[in-house]
Amino acid sequence: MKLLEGKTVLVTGASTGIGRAAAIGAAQHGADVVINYHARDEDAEACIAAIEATGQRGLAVKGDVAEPETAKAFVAKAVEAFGKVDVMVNNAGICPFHAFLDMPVETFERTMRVNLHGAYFMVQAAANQMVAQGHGGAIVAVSSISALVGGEYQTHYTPTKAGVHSLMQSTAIALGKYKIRCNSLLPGTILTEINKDDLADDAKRTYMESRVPLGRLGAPEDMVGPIVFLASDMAAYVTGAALLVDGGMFVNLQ
Ligand SMILES: NC(=O)C1=CN([C@@H]2O[C@H](COP(=O)(O)OP(=O)(O)OC[C@H]3O[C@@H](n4cnc5c(N)ncnc54)[C@H](OP(=O)(O)O)[C@@H]3O)[C@@H](O)[C@H]2O)C=CC1
Ligand SMILES: C[C@H](O)[C@@H]1OC(=O)[C@H](O)[C@@H]1O
Repeated sequence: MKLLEGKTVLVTGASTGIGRAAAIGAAQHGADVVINYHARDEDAEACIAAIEATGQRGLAVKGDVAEPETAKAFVAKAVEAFGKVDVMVNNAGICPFHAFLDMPVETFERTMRVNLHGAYFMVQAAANQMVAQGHGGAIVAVSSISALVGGEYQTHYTPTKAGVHSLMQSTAIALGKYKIRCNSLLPGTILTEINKDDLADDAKRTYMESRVPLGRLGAPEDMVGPIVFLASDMAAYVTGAALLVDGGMFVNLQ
């Protein structure tokens, strides 16, 4: 069953990782897909090729989500190409692991701007377009298990993920009157570029795997079903919710 037939889905940070999987998964579910990315031109092109291989239309728009203008341009180009915006998956993010006591100001500020400010501007731009269209919509923000728990080398990052989760709660209220649903996805540890270096340490990777009751770290494809569900009409009465998709890691105290 195709859950996103006839919809236009926008995904930020989709040149690789979770965003790429979500974009291709949305196309497999019948959506035309517009992706944002910042640096990886070839990977973005490959993502569009994979979208088009499903028979759907795809478009890549390059831009830094930390800049407010990027969000407006992204939505405008999506409307120009495919006529409307039905779903925004806010996914772009960075996590440059670093200790707390000597955190460089630039690393802190850049992480805030990309992950939290970027989400705010993207959600706002998509919501304005959806309100103008007048037939509602769905926003899925990729937050994290890190919205709920801490990380020694993630003191700049975990507040952004809590912020994204909180943004979905407040926008669910602000946008409910327009039939726009806002939910967050809270992935556990998913094997992508963002943690490639961190998990290159065998001891750390083995420890992280041991924390997961389902016995393995996640793959980007594990996020597709939950994202597509939240974006689809199957979730018509779901808003302001957070869906933890972590193989059971969060509940594994001992
Ligand atoms: N992997 C994990 O374990 C978890 C990840 N998450 C969240 O999932 C999201 C995706 O992460 P993941 O797939 O793992 O990471 P990846 O590093 O694999 O992908 C990140 C994506 O974001 C894009 N991106 C980064 N900075 C910018 C920017 N300034 N403007 C536009 N796009 C940007 C990258 O594009 P490009 O490279 O082209 O710049 C890339 O497409 C993030 O928000 C992350 O916090 C949440 C929980 C766990
Ligand atoms: C980058 C981390 O490995 C990843 O990101 C998160 O949000 C979780 O904390 C994961 O561990």
